[in-house]
Order: sequence, then C-alpha cells, then structure tokens
Amino acid sequence: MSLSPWKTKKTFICITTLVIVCMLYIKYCDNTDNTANESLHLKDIKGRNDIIKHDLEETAFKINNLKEKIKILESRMPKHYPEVRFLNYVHKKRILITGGAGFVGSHLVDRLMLQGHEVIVVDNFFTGRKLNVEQWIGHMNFELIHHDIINPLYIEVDEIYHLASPASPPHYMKNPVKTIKTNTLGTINILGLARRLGARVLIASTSEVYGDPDIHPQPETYWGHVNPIGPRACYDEGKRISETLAYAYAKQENMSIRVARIFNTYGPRMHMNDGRVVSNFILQALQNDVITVYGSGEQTRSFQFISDLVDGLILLMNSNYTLPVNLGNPIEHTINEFATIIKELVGGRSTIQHVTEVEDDPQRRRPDITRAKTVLNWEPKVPLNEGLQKTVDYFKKELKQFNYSQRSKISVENP
Ligand SMILES: O=c1ccn([C@@H]2O[C@H](COP(=O)(O)OP(=O)(O)O[C@H]3OC[C@@H](O)[C@H](O)[C@H]3O)[C@@H](O)[C@H]2O)c(=O)[nH]1
Repeated sequence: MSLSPWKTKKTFICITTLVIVCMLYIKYCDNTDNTANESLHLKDIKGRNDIIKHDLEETAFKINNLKEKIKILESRMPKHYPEVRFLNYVHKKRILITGGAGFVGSHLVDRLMLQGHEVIVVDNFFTGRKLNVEQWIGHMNFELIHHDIINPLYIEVDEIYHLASPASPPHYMKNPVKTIKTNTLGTINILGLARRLGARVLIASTSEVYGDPDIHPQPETYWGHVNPIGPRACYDEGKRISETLAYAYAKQENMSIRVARIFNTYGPRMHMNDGRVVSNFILQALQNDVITVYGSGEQTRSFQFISDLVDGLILLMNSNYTLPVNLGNPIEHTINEFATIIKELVGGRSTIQHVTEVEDDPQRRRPDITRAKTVLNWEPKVPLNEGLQKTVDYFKKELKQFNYSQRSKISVENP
C-alpha cells in the first residue's frame, strides 16, 4: 500500500515534531537536573560559608575577650617600676622577708627594693595580699614565693627579716594553734635556714611580750606580765618563745640575731578587715557608722606610723646591737581620745559607743625608746595627724575601689 504524498509529508512532519519535542524534553530534563545540581551545590557552598562566617565571628569574639584580659593584666603590671638604686655586688644583698606581702612587710619590701637589694618575699597569704607587692612583680630584683614557713624552706640569702605571723588580735585569735605554730615551728625553720647560710636574722617581736604591764612606760628590761593561758597567749607567748629561740640559737650556734619589739603601728595597706583600732575607727567614721570603743576606753596605746617603723627595722638590722629594741612612738592616748581624734579628722555623723571590753586587754602601753635612741639614733618622725591623714586617704580610696560598703560592713565584733 502506498501513501499519498500529502500523507507522507504529514507523517514526516509528525515524526520530526515528535523528535524535536523529545529532544526538547530531554534537553529540558537535562537542564532541570543541572539547575537542581547547581542549586544543591550553591546551597552547599552557602552552608559552608555560613559555618566559616560563624567560626570567624566566634574567633573574633575570643580574640576580643583575650585582648580585654591582656589589657587588664597589662594595666596591673607596671611597665615602669619605681626607680631603684644601682648597687654593685659588694653592697647588694639578697634579703628574705617572711610575711613580706603583709602590711609591715610590704613597706619594708619597698624600701629595700629602692635601696637596690634583691628581695625575696615568702608569704602564705593568710593575712598578706599579693596586691601589696604587685608594684614589684616581674622586677629582676624581686621574687615572690607562696610558702608557709611552718614548713622548711631552702633558699640562699644573706639576711632575713622574719615578720611572718598574724598580728591583729581578731586574726591571731581566730586560729590560735596556727599562730603558735608560725611563731614556734616557723621561727625554728627560719633560724635553721639562717644557721646553714650564716645569715643575719631580725625577729619581729611585739610590745605584747609585756602583756598587761605593771611598769610604765615599758623598757626592754621589763620581763612582762602575760597570761600564759589567756586568749592572747597564742601571740604574746608565741612571740616570747620566738625571742627565746632566737637567743638560744645565737648562743649555741654563734648566730647573728636582732630582735625588734614593735609597738602599735598603722598606715596605708592595713587590711580593711584588719580589726585593729586604727582601721576600725577610720572605716567606721568614713561610713558614718558607730565608732566602737571596747570597754571603758580609758586603756591607752601609742601609735607609730609605718615609715618610722621601717626606718627603725633597717637601722636595727644594720647595727651591731643584739639585745631587743623597742620600736614605737612614745606619744600615748586613751582609746577614748583616739576615737575623738579620728572622728574629728574624718568628719561625718558617727557617734562613739562603748561596747563589751576585751578579755585580757592590756590597760596601758607606751614604749620607753631610750635604747633605740641611743644605739640606733632612731626616733619616730611622723606626727599622728599627718600619719592618720595619709591612712584616711588610703581607706577612702579602698572604699571607692571595692565599693566596700555595698558588699559588707567591717566586722566590729570584739575579738
Ligand atoms: O574597734 C576597736 C578595736 C580595738 N579597740 C581597742 O583599742 C586598743 C588597741 O587595740 P588593737 O586591736 O588595735 O591592738 P592591741 O594593742 O590590742 O594589739 C596590738 O598590739 C601591738 C601589735 O604587736 C599588734 O599589732 C597587736 O597585737 C585595745 O584596747 C582595744 O580593745 C577598740 O576600742 N575598738
């Protein structure tokens, strides 16, 4: 059967159209696949980009955090240390200060560093603070060791100022056994170290070795009036045995020792929770709190400023004098008078209130400083008002810095 030309043409057109449609369809399908693949690919890239972006953001955040931390640390590390004197090896000494991060110790550190010596501080930070010596951290002449001297210590030094011990009544009464251990085992360890090295040792003793004295003012020849089982015994008997140990070692081992009997001392860097009368009264006055006088307030004390004490300690260490020497300011005040002095100096609305007396509180205390005058040519120079003003300024700054009153009030309980 033959097809008509018209039909043939029609068939041809149909088949061609079909082929074209098929091809277009295939192409279309192909295109669709490609587009789908491409969009998947794009999605994949976008996903990865998002992850990278997130990682970058997180890293930038961490870097910023680290930068902030570095800034804080850098701000605490003085780039320029106070200028220290140059000492050649003949005059330069390696000096150990136990309790060197405490109130008295840190002022002694400053002075010896400025003189150009190498200073090693050993402290257990029971009452001392790193903050007190941070101005020297990183200095090539300075080293800070966290160590409790009731454990032996092995270092090489030429001289030792042995100051380690809590000194404020509420602090030393808080852990009396620890106070005794520090003043017995600690002193034995330090004397043992000094014997091995042939180093000179200065023992920081206290006016508390005189107890509640029957002799007034107190010369070094007075043997004292101490209650051996009272609440203060851990400290006053602790210091008495410390002195005894020093003289026993000196005699038996032919050692070079010095003993300073330190009377009430005050000044910047006293801890806000120190609990002694100067810091308590100033903080109470600054915060318009009640000024708490323990007992009648008729008991007396004589207050020396910290820089005078530091002068005396260094003079004594460098002297040839080996018997105990009182270091204190002989100007005496009742605690009632002292409360009024502080109230007037600080101003504010505080009132003075009498609260329960402290057990075994010495009723009078004033140093006889004839010996210090004679053998050291030393006497205190800073008048009470001047020293107190510096201390008030210091506590004002401390209160501001730590927003202290918001966090807690000082403890004004009797020890
Ligand atoms: O808030 C207070 C704190 C203390 N006081 C009184 O002020 C007097 C001095 O007390 P402190 O606590 O300052 O010091 P103390 O004289 O009792 O002991 C001090 O003696 C000499 C150093 O060796 C020591 O730093 C410390 O033991 C005491 O009579 C005490 O009862 C107050 O009336 N109110």
